[in-house]
Amino acid sequence: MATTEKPFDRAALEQLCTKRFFFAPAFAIYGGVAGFYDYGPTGCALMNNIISVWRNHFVLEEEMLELDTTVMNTYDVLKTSGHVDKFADWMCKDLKNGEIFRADHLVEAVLEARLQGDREARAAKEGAAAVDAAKQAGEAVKKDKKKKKKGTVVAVELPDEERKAYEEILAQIDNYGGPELAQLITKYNIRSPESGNELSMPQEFNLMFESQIGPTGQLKGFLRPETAQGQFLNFKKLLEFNNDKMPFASAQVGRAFRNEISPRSGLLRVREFTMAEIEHYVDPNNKNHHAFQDMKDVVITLLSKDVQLQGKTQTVEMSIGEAVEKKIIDNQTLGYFMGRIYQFLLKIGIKREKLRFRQHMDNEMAHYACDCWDAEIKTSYGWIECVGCADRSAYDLTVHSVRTKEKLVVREQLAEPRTVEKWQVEINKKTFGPKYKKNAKAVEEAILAYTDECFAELEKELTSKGTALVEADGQKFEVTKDDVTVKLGTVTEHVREYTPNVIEPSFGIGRILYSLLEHSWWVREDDEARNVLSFPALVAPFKVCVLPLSGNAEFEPLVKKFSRALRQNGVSTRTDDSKASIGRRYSRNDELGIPYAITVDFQTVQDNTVTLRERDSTKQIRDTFENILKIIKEAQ
Ligand SMILES: Nc1ncnc2c1ncn2[C@@H]1O[C@H](COP(=O)(O)OP(=O)(O)OP(=O)(O)O)[C@@H](O)[C@H]1O
Repeated sequence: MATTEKPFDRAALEQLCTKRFFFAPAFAIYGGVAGFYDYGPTGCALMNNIISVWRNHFVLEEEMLELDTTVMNTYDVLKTSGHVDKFADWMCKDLKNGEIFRADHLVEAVLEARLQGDREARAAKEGAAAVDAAKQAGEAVKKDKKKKKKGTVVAVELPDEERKAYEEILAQIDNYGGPELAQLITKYNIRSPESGNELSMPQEFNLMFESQIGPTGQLKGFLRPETAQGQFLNFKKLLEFNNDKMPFASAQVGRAFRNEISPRSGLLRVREFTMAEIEHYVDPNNKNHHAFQDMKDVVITLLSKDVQLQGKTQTVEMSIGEAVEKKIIDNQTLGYFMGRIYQFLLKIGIKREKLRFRQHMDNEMAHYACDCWDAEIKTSYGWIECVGCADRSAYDLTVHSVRTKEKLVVREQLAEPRTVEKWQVEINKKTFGPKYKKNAKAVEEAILAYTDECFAELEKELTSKGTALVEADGQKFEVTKDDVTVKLGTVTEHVREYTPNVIEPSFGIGRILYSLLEHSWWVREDDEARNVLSFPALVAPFKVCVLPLSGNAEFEPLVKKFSRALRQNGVSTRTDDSKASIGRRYSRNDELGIPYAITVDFQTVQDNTVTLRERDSTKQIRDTFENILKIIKEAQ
């Protein structure tokens, strides 16, 4: 057995995925629409197994409260959460042929292609120098018959400064918003890659799919872009269900929808996908985790924001304990979940050396987050974010509470009453209404939702300048000290009331599944090249294939009996009684990633023994069916 070390052949893997019906473009017979895929029986079984491991690993082992909330969300909910105003990406347009690009992806692709062109030009120059030297030394020189790479890569050497600038930009590409991307497009003369045409400047595009609820058309809704909001809206009931005990977590697996600007990377960027999300509610004054001791020695690979801001991509290997102690990871709970994510991904078969955690830079962070680490997996498309692990602070519960007047807080009885300083705010209704008219309510709500830091800032500005700016409904409003009074006062408390912070690990199951396909795929060089998908048995779409050696009628009842016995023992099976040779059928199993094959032959009819073949090693053993069943169950 020998594995190939050739460059990754994505087209061959895609062909395999289609042939064995892992997934395929949706509406294909109608020509398909970018960003929509259907999963076939194999992909569906693989996805369900990944989700099942996820449920055991998180919901069961961590005692989480699982929910199933609606996919359709109302305008009000998503307006309040900030998605209506801020859940957007930047797009630009080829000014001649109208092709649309996501602006940051376009800048990234063009600069990467230029760097690749630079590498090729320099390699060619070195090659030419070597040829000259060889000619001078009188050696015969072989012609390099390698074809030039097609596409947008042009072998042009870059000045050192430009090369360095590109590398620095790429290291922090996620940090740029529309205006910065516009500057880069102008400064580096970035054009439409295929046509070379000029591009429009980036414009914001909201990613939510809009809909109407009911026949009147008056109630606007959106397909949810994440499963989180449904969990926040149920916080009060969840806390009660948990006997008012903190901390705790809710979890949900379900579909999410994002109208991606230009989905071009298969399953990695789609418009409808399955997410698995956890919302862990924690006391903002104590983000320690009770099981941190078990996690502190786990070593993970980290790429911090400081390194990226220096234009670099060097990672460090560090224990979670050390990273939390040095404040690289903000707190124990965030660290604990990063460790659990890491363990989960390894358990389902993601390769350790192709897994890292990258910290978000400040501009990159979603509108609700205060610290965020992405679990990124290396694939042939580069490093891909597969799990986001964000500290969403108290953002969501606060804004929903302010909007609905429903208290989404934890009340904790204090052993001793205490005197605390609290910001007190008075809105001058007399000036507010006439001044802000239809926006008065939104401006008031925005102020009432302020955190302590924001109140302190507001008070400072009103005292020093007499005015301050308040953001509400995506606009800025000037308020004066006649409109609002903010002061710090003292109150005696018997109960501590606080809005929990939320640590959110958010998994994209499709991205994880595709990465797993890449990490599991290899080619066995026997008499011919044969594909193998080495999934761990835990997630393999089917665990056992039962095969009759030939079409002999005596084998059929035994095949049926063994398959049934396996399934009754919770082992999923597939039967392959096609006419193909046994070798060809084994190869087919390997392509489906089935870890074991049981073969029924003439000896089975005599003594009830079968052969068990293991997919990766192709080793075979013979034993009674009952013993083989035991081995398989233990290996699951
Ligand atoms: N269009 C998509 N297709 C498939 N999976 C997605 C898509 N968008 C997000 N995900 C998955 O959902 C997870 C959580 O979503 P999150 O909002 O953090 O992603 P994101 O930061 O918007 O992703 P990106 O920056 O790649 O667009 C991601 O880690 C990813 O696995």
